[in-house]
Amino acid sequence: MLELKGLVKRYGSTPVFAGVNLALKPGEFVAVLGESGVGKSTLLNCIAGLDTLDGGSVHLDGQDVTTMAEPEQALLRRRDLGFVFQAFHVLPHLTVAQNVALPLLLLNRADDARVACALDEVGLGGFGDRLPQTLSGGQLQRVAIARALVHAPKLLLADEPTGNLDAGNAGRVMDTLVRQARAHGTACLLVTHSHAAAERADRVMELRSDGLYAV
Ligand SMILES: Nc1ncnc2c1ncn2[C@@H]1O[C@H](COP(=O)(O)OP(=O)(O)OP(=O)(O)O)[C@@H](O)[C@H]1O
Repeated sequence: MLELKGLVKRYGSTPVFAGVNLALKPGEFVAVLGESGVGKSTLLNCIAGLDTLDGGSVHLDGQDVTTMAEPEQALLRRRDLGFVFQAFHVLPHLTVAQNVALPLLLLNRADDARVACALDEVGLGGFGDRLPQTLSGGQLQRVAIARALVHAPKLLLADEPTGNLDAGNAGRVMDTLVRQARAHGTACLLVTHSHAAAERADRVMELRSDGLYAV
């Protein structure tokens, strides 16, 4: 469902990576490890179309995202992708439920019952009316997971989702992520420094400047 072929990325004349190939099946969970600065976050951003590539192609469900016009790319991002970041990016002035509802609103598919269900699924039933500032880091990341999956995307891109959490919360967040991705049949590409988190994946890859390698 996701196919990366010969991806190349440079910033100006500085090469980041080249020769990145990967095929991800529906529902498959792949972890990407790699040294700091090798381009893991850049790779996720390029797959999402949030950053530009200097070569290669990204196919999502057979469609070439790299040659798509920006409006179609934006629609595909809203409909088929979910994101979880290290820094949560939960909007502080919205309630927990309003945060989780955002992807559905952007697709004109508002559904309060679905939002309540998504919060139940990540163990935050009853937290919908709370403001983010009243939640712990682990709870905020579970809000971000509910928001990333509420619209049942085909692909979840997770960038260091446990990077700001202690070991206990990191374990709980990974449990939630793996369980929810599996329940929704969502493929997941997880960038992490944590070997404990990577062990939860079906496959572990290492990003190097000349490609992605099985670990
Ligand atoms: N907008 C930018 N302009 C120029 N260089 C950039 C830009 N964004 C990232 N870089 C550089 O590209 C390289 C890859 O950065 P990236 O953040 O993707 O690495 P990473 O593997 O995710 O690192 P970390 O594990 O430390 O988060 C780094 O050398 C970084 O300095």
